Amino acid sequence: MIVLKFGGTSVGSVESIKQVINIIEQHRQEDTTFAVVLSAMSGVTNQLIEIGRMATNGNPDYLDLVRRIEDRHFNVIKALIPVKEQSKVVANIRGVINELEDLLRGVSLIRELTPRTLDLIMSFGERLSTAIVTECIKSRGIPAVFCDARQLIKTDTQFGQAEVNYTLTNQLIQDFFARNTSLQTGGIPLITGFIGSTEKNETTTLGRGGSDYTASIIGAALNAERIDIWTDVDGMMTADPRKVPNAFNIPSITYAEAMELSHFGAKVIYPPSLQPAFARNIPIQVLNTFNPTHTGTMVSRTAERRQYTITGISSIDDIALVNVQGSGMIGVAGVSAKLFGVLAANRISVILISQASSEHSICFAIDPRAAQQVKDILDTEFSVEMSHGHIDNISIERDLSIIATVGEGMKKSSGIAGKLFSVLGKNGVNIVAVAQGSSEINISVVINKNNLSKALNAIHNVFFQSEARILNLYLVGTGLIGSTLLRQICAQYEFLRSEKLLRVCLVGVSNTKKMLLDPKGVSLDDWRERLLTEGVTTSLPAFVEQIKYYNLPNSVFIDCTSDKDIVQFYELLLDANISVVTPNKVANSGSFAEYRRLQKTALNRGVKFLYETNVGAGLPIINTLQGLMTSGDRFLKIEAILSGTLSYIFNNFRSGTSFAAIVREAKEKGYTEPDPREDLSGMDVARKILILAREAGFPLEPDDVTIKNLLPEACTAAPTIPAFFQELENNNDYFESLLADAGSRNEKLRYVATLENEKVTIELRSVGPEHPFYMLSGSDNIVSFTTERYKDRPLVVKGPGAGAEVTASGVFADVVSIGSYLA
Ligand SMILES: NC(=O)c1ccc[n+]([C@@H]2O[C@H](COP(=O)([O-])OP(=O)(O)OC[C@H]3O[C@@H](n4cnc5c(N)ncnc54)[C@H](O)[C@@H]3O)[C@@H](O)[C@H]2O)c1
Ligand SMILES: N[C@@H](CCO)C(=O)O
Ligand code: NA
Repeated sequence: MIVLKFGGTSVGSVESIKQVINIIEQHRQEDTTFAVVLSAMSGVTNQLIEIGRMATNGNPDYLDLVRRIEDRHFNVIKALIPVKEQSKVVANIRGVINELEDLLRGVSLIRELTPRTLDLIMSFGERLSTAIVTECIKSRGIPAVFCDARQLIKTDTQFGQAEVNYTLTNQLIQDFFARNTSLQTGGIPLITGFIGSTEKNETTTLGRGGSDYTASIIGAALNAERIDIWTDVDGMMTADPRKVPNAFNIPSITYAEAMELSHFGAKVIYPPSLQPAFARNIPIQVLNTFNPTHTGTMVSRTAERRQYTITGISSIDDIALVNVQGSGMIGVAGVSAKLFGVLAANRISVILISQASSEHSICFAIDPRAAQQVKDILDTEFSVEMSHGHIDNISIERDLSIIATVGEGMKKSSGIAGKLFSVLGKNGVNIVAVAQGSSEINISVVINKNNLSKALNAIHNVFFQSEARILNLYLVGTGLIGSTLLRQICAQYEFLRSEKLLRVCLVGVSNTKKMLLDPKGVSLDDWRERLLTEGVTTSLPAFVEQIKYYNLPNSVFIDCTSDKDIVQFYELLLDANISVVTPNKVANSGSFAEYRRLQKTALNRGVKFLYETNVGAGLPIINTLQGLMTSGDRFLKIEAILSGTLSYIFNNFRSGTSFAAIVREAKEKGYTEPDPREDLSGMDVARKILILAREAGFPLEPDDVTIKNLLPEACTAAPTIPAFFQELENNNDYFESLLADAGSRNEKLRYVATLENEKVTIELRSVGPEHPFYMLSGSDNIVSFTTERYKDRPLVVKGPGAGAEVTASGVFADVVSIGSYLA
């Protein structure tokens, strides 16, 4: 025997009732015996409560609502029962509605709605829906038997939430099923959910989860093989899909897990109402009436082998936390008894409790609507302790949420709390309180409400491993480096997803004219088109505000500009737990205090600030230096060629060619700064050596860097880029003379930056064939680190140090390393 229960949406419309009938017909063909339990049509129970309230207030409009309910039921009859059989059914249903109207007339006269009367009013929902579906089935030639559960389920007189008398109920159900002749001859019982009656035959209702409860009671009494709960979703999911778009179906779950998850709002089923079935070890299959081939979720004593350590995540979105603390609580027995005793006496439900072993404080979570009441009660109850200073003021914190991670797989498995706390930490979600029961199948954390969605998604992402972790990107600057970066990421998208388990999502993109933000992601191959057509006028403050507003997990901000104003936002972003990656050197080459502040902020927030491409583009220079520093090496000297542009120029400038033309070539090849004067003036190199010095532990300021100017005065003074190029042309002889001078000694021109004895110098030198900097080509950079450990022979990094592809790939590597860190 199987019990099938159909919820309100399953019997909510003509179309859905057709589905229900199909499912019932299929079961008939399968030759198993079964009983059916039905809810009221969706929304009807609430309407009946409203009708009751209106009648009590003497509001005659209740009759309109009754008509609406009546019409809805009549429509089903018209649609699903052959015309010649309709009048009999309509008359029958009208009879039931008349009974309801008589009752309501009484209520509106007496102007009083007792819980007992309300239960009777509510019972009409199930009585109507079940009567009609029974008739629909009968009209198809299938024997069906309408069963009013008030004759089967006997309860006490707690109207609204009646307690079942199981001894009596089980007997009645068993007798009914054994003796009813129609059932004996293959009739299908259709039973009203939600309702029962007292020994005096007064109608009662079973409270929350009502029809599930009915199915469970019937199933338990008949020792059913299974109970199928037909609803409107594909079973239980790993999280609420409205909050976590990546949530997916849980194929199998234990009773205990289902209890834990549902307590926290996964409302597909209400497990306490399934207790009678659980007690008899009857499995419960949750299925979707509207997608009947989906296998849904099986709830049973033991779950199948699992792929994941946790089973699901759920939350209570709004709670308040009450904190009771004081020195008078330490080692004093009975404080918590008194505390929770008084809460119980006032019918305050406590959602979560946490007490540290110091016994100095107890905090507990409650419905925020009860917060003020709780404070008043406790202030009164503990007034003596408070006046003696044994207990401090009772404080209430609001706007909090609870997240519960649930799963039998967490039992005796270490590292789960660590993983949970770490992912929250990396995303800047502060944990206000924690609780874990010794059953070890639920770890609950209390967090600020505004972080709820971010936290749920981040936790889901990290625990359901086979799914790629999302990395949310915001890019500012779509020039050479920015656009090359997006092209590279686009080309590697699938690789990142399958091999690195990273799913890159470009959430925001901006150039100087337009910006576009879309939390669903901007496709990496048509961002340019969308930015053009959907973008709004760029405003950096608005862009940053929006990033903070989205509050998405695993977020990275990428600055691919050379803008000076943008860096003021870095601290704000890091502070909001958003990692920053940039090839822009401005932030790290300003004041030392600013440099330190950014490092500290990132450290404190547990996010990353990465800028490998600040020096030598994609060459591993900063990472190498940081590695040496971390392992305790000390820097004695750094000598380097740090300008790809100048390297290219001196590697290609020949006597008789135009110096300006070579500079133009460097610009066209993408080596120069957006403004090439930065390269030629030595400014770009100054920034880089300053950054290296700082990374090597020397707290230098920009003024500490001495640049021996390479350019004639007229070039330096040129007010615009075209004027600058003109001056380069005008001064060609000067550059020729530098070249000739070096050539006369068989040497080459090199623009060398040196850090030694805490001093930085930058100068144009000429070096001979014996010098390690002699053999360079193209845009090569070379950095030579002399340290305590690399003293006799320096550690050298050499290779192309400018250009779109190598720079973008360096930025890309930084972004991916953040992805791996966050994941
Ligand atoms: N080109 C290289 O080889 C190389 C190597 C290492 C580092 N870098 C650094 O990379 C950065 C980008 O260089 P690039 O070669 O791509 O320059 P680029 O001029 O091609 O691109 C920069 C883009 O940023 C935009 N921009 C500037 N301010 C902006 C703002 N406030 N909001 C939005 N967009 C803004 C500009 O309009 C431009 O499109 C620079 O900081 C540069 O120093 C470049
Ligand atoms: N303009 C820079 C790019 C690398 O930072 C150079 O020429 O080295
Ligand atoms: Na680098």
